[in-house]
Formats: sequence, structure tokens, C-alpha cells
Amino acid sequence: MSSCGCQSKDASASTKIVIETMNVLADQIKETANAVSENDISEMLAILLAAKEKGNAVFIAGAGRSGLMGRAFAMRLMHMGFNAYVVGDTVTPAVSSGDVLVAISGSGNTKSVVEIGKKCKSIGASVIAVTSKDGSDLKALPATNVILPAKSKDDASESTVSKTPMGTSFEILALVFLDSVIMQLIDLTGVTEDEMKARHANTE
Ligand SMILES: O=C([C@H](O)CO)[C@H](O)[C@H](O)COP(=O)(O)O
Repeated sequence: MSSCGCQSKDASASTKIVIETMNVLADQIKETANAVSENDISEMLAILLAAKEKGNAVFIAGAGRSGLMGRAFAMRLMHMGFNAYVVGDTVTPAVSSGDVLVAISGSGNTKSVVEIGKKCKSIGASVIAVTSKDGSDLKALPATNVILPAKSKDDASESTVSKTPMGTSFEILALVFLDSVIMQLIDLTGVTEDEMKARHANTE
């Protein structure tokens, strides 16, 4: 132990562990990618494409790190010309019937996200739930469910610290999955990178 109470490891061992961990994460992404249902993905793509065509809004909800991954997705949707909003932002408008909610929650049981899902459903919006849990509250909503079978914060163990604490595995997978959806939407709509770049904030 060092004076800070941390376990000391030599610099080169630590460096190797960081590289190994990146490989562990890359392997997890590959394994999960092959386990995601093609039907669910195809339904999600169809709902999003229909929203763009009809000019319906796409709202993104998620708490904490799952919400951050959702923000990255919302930004790319906006670059593509979708009316995309993040639930809870000051300038986010009202949800209307026909709009779409993409709810992201690894545990599927985060109360705020489940309540937003219920509210959007009661308004007549379509709900797409991106979660890791097959029997969660979010999954119980009448929604299109995309299950990313990865460790979420509810799978955290009291006795062990895994390489991916709490919901890290799910959150990274959610980002890779959502960016992969964007890449396919780009392909299907033919939007160009120049068009996307023109919509990017010019006040940064
Ligand atoms: O921020 C998070 C936490 O650090 C777990 O890794 C989660 O993303 C947040 O708590 C929301 O959880 P889920 O709804 O289960 O994704």
C-alpha cells in the first residue's frame, strides 16, 4: 500500500492493465453485438425513419451515464435533420401523439426513466426501450425493446470490483449500439456528412 492507501503497482504493469481492459471492453462489444435481436433493431430503425419522414419529434431519456450516451445519440439525430430533444432540457418542448421516446436504462428500473416512458405512452408516443434487462419495469411498458445483454448497475456485486464497475459495460455498449444505429440511418436516408456538419453548432 502507498501512503494514500492505494495499492501500488509499477507504471508498466498499470499501463498493461489499461490496455488489457480496453481489449476486454472490445470483446464485450463484439459478444453483445451478436446477441442483439435483429427484429428489434429493424423495428427501431423503422420507427425512427417514420418519425423523420412525418416530422415527428424523437425524445431521448436516460439518467446519469446512460443519459449521457443518450445525449450523444440525440446530437447525431439532430445532425441528420431529426427533430431530436433530450427530456428534461430547458428548451425541450411537449411530447405529442406520434412522437417517439428512446428510453435508455441498463437496469430498466430507474424510476424517472420508467415514469417518462409511462407518460409518453399515455400521450400516444411510441416508446423504444434500450435496456439490458428482460424483466424490468421499462421492459414491461408496451414498447419496442432492444436488449443489450450487458452488466448493469443492478448486477454490481458487494464483494468484487469488476473491470467494469456498476453499469459501465451497458453504458459503453449503449453508445456503440446507438452510434451503429446512426450509421445505418445515414445509409438509409442518404444524408451526407457535409449536411450533418452544416447543422453542427457554429457557436462552439
Ligand atoms: O450513471 C449511472 C451509474 O453510474 C451506473 O453506472 C447510470 O447510468 C444511472 O444511474 C442510470 O442507471 P440505469 O438507468 O440503470 O442505466
